[in-house]
Amino acid sequence: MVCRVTGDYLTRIGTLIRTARQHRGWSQAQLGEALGTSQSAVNRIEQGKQNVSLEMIARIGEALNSEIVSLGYSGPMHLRVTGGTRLSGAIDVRSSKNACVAILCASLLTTGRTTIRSVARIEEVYRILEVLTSIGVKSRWLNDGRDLELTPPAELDLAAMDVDAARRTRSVLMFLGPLMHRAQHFAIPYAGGCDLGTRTVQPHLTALRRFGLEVATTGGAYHASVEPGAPLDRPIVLTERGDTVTENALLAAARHDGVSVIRNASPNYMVQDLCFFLEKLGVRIEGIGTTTLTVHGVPQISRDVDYTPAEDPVEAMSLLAAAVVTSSELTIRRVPIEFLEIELAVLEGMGLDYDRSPEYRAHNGQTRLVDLTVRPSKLSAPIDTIHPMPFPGINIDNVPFFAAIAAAANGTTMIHDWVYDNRAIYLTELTRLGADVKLLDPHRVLVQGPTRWRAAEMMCPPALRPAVVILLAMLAAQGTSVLRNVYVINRGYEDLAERLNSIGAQIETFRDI
Ligand SMILES: CC(=O)N[C@H]1[C@@H](OP(=O)(O)OP(=O)(O)OC[C@H]2O[C@@H](n3ccc(=O)[nH]c3=O)[C@H](O)[C@@H]2O)O[C@H](CO)[C@@H](O)[C@@H]1O
Ligand SMILES: C=C(OP(=O)(O)O)C(=O)O
Repeated sequence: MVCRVTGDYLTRIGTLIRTARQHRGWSQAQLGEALGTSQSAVNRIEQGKQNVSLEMIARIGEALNSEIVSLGYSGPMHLRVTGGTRLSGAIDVRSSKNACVAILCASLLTTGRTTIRSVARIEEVYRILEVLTSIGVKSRWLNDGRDLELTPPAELDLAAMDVDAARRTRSVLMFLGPLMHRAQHFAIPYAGGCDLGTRTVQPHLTALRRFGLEVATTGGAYHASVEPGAPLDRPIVLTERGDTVTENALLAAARHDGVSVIRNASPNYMVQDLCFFLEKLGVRIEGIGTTTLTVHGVPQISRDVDYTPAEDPVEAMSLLAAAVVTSSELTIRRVPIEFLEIELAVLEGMGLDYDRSPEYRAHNGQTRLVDLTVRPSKLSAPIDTIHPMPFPGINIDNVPFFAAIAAAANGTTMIHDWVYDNRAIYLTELTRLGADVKLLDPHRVLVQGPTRWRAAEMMCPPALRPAVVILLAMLAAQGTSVLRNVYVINRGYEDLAERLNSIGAQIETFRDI
């Protein structure tokens, strides 16, 4: 069923919404704020004078906690893509999932108020927010829903944690670092996130043990107890240069009474954003952007903090890949260039025709941005294997996009994801859309281009980036494709379908009801 509601139904649904809102004791302005829209838009909806999608009805139902209008949530969301058209114009990159979730977790470090500007309105953020509010943090959307204000309670109610929401993310692991400063004993459910095969938490536990956190993993949860730690007289050496493990160590170090040195730290984009946020909390950090971080901890933090996370390099890569596979001329604005430089150098080697603007700063005052204009190009396969490396290297989350790009290029490309056991496998799904992708082993695929894409109906794989890669191939394929159950995409991209439509894509959102 297509997600538009028309005619007389609009008036009846408007009345239902008004009743539910009044029942909740909210004004139109309050509902507008919760939805990230204006009071006048809510007024028009209630009068049946505004077209309203099932998506919007679902959001209203959720905001009002109302059965009557939660109709749209009865089934998963799907996309219908009419492909084969070119994209054009310009599109802005939004803030990153991975920095936003780290900063949400970091808000637990201060007893003051945290305001996060331009927060990505994505499912992953909503899940972490549900966990935060379940333990007593008050949250409020400001400025048409772009900014988020968080106020912690005097005492967290950790026993009330929303376990279902927590389990759906991997980011919840980053509660370990901050919570060790707020409670002596607590539990966090096993983390979820993309299904990429086994993803270790051992490096987190090893690093946090140095701060006195002991974790027993039983009964589907990490049971943590805080012991007075031995003095940190030597550096904490991470056993792998992972992003969330570095962030967890930083979160523990931020309120550690003394100086902590973290070696083999990830200098990646989300870690840098977290460091800038911690600095605003008064935590001095030396070595930001390098693999050795020296953190001058502040045992009690009570500051209010206001921070704008930087733009998402992986979203920038996704939009760039969208332009390439659809042979479009597209301007991608607000690209965090430092974190896409190597990818661009490889693409340039493949023959990508593009321009970049002079650099300017992101709102955090630190991250360097450019606008990129990509033009239709005749691409050849890269000579060398595409493989990820910890920053600076090709970002592992950008690797899947090379599969779609390689399928559009002439020749054979080897893609080697040495880290994740399961992510390369999902790329073979592209064969259903006409690509020639062979799985050599769980970590390596061989892509033979160019591709004559064809439409197909498919389920989303349970991994964010491969799911988006399939969506991009559908944009390139003539005809109508269907991508089912796109929660995984909504986990990391804000309104992706609508935003792609604003640059010429034809994607319709629908649900089974
Ligand atoms: C919430 C969050 O922030 N999630 C990101 C984070 O997960 P997270 O830090 O939880 O990643 P995992 O612990 O699952 O895996 C990390 C592994 O990836 C390696 N590694 C890391 C970065 C890199 O560019 N290349 C690379 O190969 C690390 O050395 C490590 O071996 O980091 C992953 C690796 O970047 C990303 O896929 C995830 O989107
Ligand atoms: C693997 C990813 O995310 P997560 O760590 O949230 O599963 C991703 O962003 O591609």
